[in-house]
Amino acid sequence: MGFNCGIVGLPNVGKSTLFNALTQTAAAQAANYPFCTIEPNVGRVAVPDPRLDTIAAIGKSAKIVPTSLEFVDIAGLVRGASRGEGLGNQFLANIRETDAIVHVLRCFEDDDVTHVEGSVDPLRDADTIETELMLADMDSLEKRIAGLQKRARGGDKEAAAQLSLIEPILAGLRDGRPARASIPKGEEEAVRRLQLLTSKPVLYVCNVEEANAASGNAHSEKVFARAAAEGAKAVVVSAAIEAEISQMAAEDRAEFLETLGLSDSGLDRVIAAGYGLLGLITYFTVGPKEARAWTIIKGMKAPQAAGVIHGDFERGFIAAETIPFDDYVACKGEQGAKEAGKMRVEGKEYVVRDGDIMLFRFNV
Ligand SMILES: Nc1ncnc2c1ncn2[C@@H]1O[C@H](COP(=O)(O)OP(=O)(O)OP(=O)(O)O)[C@@H](O)[C@H]1O
Repeated sequence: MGFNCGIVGLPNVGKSTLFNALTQTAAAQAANYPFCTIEPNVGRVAVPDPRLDTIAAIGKSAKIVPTSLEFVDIAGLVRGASRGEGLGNQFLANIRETDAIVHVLRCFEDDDVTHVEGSVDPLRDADTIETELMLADMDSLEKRIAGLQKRARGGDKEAAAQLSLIEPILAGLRDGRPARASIPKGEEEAVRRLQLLTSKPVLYVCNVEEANAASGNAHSEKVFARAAAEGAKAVVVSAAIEAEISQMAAEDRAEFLETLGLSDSGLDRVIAAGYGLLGLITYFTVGPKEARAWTIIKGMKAPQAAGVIHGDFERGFIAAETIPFDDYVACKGEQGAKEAGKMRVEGKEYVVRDGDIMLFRFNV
């Protein structure tokens, strides 16, 4: 399962700096982990998870394999992109292919770095981008609607159902509301298939100057207030510092972060927030060869979760032996958990939980 987050924003706000920091950290870890830049603008990044190290230590695993998330660096969108300005259509097409949007907002003051709109104002910038995305969505829905209306009048039930889904979203867009604000309960999947840009979940990344990397600044506070009002997420990052950190040896990083008053790297927070945004959770497998993290969508049942490892595991699924992370740690591993009665045998209907340690029984 490949999930990706598209990094969008106005030109010159720090998207590439953030992307490079994310992928360089991954490149620095490449000795241990199979992560890399897939294409110049697509990078796969390890999802940091301290639980995995704990499990590997208890299970005496020779190798640690984290799970990963893809980031796509999408070139700067400008005002008028929905009308094709500045290669607009190409950028919009790139965004369409992503599962979630990481929206980078310039919150740093620096007279040496030009701002396309002439001043630092992240809320205005967020509106500029969102407006382009909404215009593109309106355009795509309007193109579909005439054909659907014709089919619906001819008695086509599916077309009628599509229309009743699309019409309120289009009305919302015309009123200035993104599609994600008008998704009816239970219709998430149907809306996702419409591939609308503004139905994708959003993470705002407030790119602040070095001095405010820990606490943020007045600009980032405004973004946080907007995110809270929208039910979106936001994180503070100084992309410039992250780029510096990404060049450092792992041993030096912790010390450097401490001198900046940061408890963790901003990149880790971006990755974790992106993961959460996509509704993803992690389960683990552990053995002497490797301890490994696997990504699934929240709500997946045991056979589907097994299928992430191999199709045969899903097809031939018999049962899953599962131990919650906390019990695994408290009982000092699989044997202890078994003896304490903490290992359960679950069937096809078991909904896998975040942190479960799984062993699948299957037969093909
Ligand atoms: N937090 C920051 N503080 C100060 N300068 C920064 C910060 N983040 C990025 N910059 C600087 O801002 C400039 C623009 O950054 P970058 O090239 O990453 O932008 P971009 O959004 O990718 O632009 P484009 O869309 O045009 O490719 C660079 O000179 C970069 O070093």
